[in-house]
Amino acid sequence: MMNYDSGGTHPPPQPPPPAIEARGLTVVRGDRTVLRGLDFTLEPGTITGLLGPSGCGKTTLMRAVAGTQAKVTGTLTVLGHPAGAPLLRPRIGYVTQAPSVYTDLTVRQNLDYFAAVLHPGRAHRETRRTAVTRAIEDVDLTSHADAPAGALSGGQRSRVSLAVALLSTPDLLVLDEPTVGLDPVLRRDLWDLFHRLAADRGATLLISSHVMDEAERCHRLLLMREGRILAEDTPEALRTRTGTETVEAAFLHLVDEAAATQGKEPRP
Ligand SMILES: Nc1ncnc2c1ncn2[C@@H]1O[C@H](COP(=O)(O)OP(=O)(O)OP(=O)(O)O)[C@@H](O)[C@H]1O
Repeated sequence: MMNYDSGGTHPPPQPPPPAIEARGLTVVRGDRTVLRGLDFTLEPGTITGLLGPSGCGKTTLMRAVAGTQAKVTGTLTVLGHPAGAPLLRPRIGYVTQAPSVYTDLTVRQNLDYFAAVLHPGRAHRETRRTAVTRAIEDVDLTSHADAPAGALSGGQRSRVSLAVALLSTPDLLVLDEPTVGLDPVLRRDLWDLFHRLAADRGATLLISSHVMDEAERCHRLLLMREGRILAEDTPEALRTRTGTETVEAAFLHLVDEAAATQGKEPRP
């Protein structure tokens, strides 16, 4: 038997397991196969952008990772466990496109409510207070903390949803188009927050977007089309590989290339 302690040596540290690992991931919705045998890996502490045209399957993929999607086949491992495992619930923050907040409660009351679900009991009162204050600060809503959520703009309401997701300090954040409807300053501030969450808290983020210029802010990109992954790489590698200046041009190049491979004519 090998004795790792002899000579004072220790086994080399194991690299952390992937945050998400998908092999042959397939999802059927209604009578359509909307995800078709996806293979990809997300490393912990990274930001991955999920890009592709409307209807290509981004939300379906996020629902599968969050464990809310039926008819998922293949292998999908999230933080070392099968997607949907109950113990993953407090470790994943999933923010859908439709903000889920109580419009008759203030921002702080919304967060107090969700914090009470996460950390119930008088003993956790201080933990709740700290978590709520930090989450409100994270999304830059301190000046609106006592405003009813119903009186906020759409973008502000989505930030309340994001704050709810941050309450449990999740290891994985799955964000479906979090910057829709936000002005450029807020978009920049949110992207700064995403990078702080990855760098300082080691969180892994999977973020969908239609906005190709946001792709440049991601460590890696998953480009999707018609339920398949067209490419998975860093923004820079995608631009270099396709000889293009922007991720948008790289995406269009890859679409044309795929069409040509399938024997279809690329767009003029
Ligand atoms: N409830 C449903 N039943 C059957 N098919 C559905 C259902 N929801 C979505 N689909 C189909 O699944 C496919 C993928 O949808 P999905 O919402 O994942 O796309 P998306 O890339 O997130 O689109 P968008 O960018 O517009 O949000 C679409 O073709 C859609 O028509």
